[in-house]
Amino acid sequence: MSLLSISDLQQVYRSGRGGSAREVRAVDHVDLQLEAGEIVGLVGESGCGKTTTARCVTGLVRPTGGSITFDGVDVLHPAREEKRRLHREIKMVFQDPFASLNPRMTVEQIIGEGLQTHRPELDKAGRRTVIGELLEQVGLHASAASAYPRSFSGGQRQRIGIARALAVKPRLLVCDEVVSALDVSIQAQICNLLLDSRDEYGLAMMFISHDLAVVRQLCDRVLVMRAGSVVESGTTDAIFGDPQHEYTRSLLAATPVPEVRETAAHQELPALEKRA
Ligand SMILES: Nc1ncnc2c1ncn2[C@@H]1O[C@H](COP(=O)(O)OP(=O)(O)OP(=O)(O)O)[C@@H](O)[C@H]1O
Repeated sequence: MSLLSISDLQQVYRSGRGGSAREVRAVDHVDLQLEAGEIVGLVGESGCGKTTTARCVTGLVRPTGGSITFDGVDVLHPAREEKRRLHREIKMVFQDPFASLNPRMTVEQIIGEGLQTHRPELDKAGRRTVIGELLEQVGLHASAASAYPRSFSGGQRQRIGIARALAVKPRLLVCDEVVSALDVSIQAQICNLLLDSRDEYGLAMMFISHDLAVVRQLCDRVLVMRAGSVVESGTTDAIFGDPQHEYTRSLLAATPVPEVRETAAHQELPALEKRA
């Protein structure tokens, strides 16, 4: 049994009424299986349905059709006791770091909230230690814990969001454009952190990105989406090395991707100046 199984997923958005009613078929019969420890990339031009697919998996959008199971649990109709487990085990890092952090909470409160609920074995000092370590791992200083989101740049908020998601050691992380806005050294550090989490506790990932170089570096498999449908899927090497669909070829041609597949885990990271 796969960790995540998406079958015949459909999402139609309807807006307006009467003669002006409009339908957008955002996700059109999408299938995806994801194993523990596997990283799958979702690529395709803006508006092809990547975010909607991700939001269906995390329960933020109720799809109009299809099914999603996670570790055997029906994600769309979970029993009450399963909701809590899904909430801990599936985490999403959002595209827009400004909207996803509560401006009235300190970073410690933001990251600590999930820890308190889902890792009750930690006391306050234990939570502080975990939060400090996570902040360092995403390239921020541990002292960032006492500051509010407004003190940080967009990229730094993005990293706080990643620290918050990883704090509870989820089994599935859904990343929506999480590294595209970061500068290259921080990007490498975040990729390494994600790969370390995969190696350490089998974290699986759905990785949405326009940055095909990062997708090539990080993902085991890739799904190419167009107008709500998956037009091609395969191993990362097959998609980048021998694309079969014309659309995949045009996507790759529009964004040349370095051929060398340098594993981020083995990349030498430049010395980082931590910023709080
Ligand atoms: N809440 C909504 N109501 C109506 N239409 C929506 C809604 N959310 C998304 N859409 C439409 O659904 C389609 C798919 O959007 P989605 O955000 O899933 O694509 P995407 O591939 O993630 O795009 P991007 O890369 O720009 O984030 C688009 O046509 C979008 O305009």
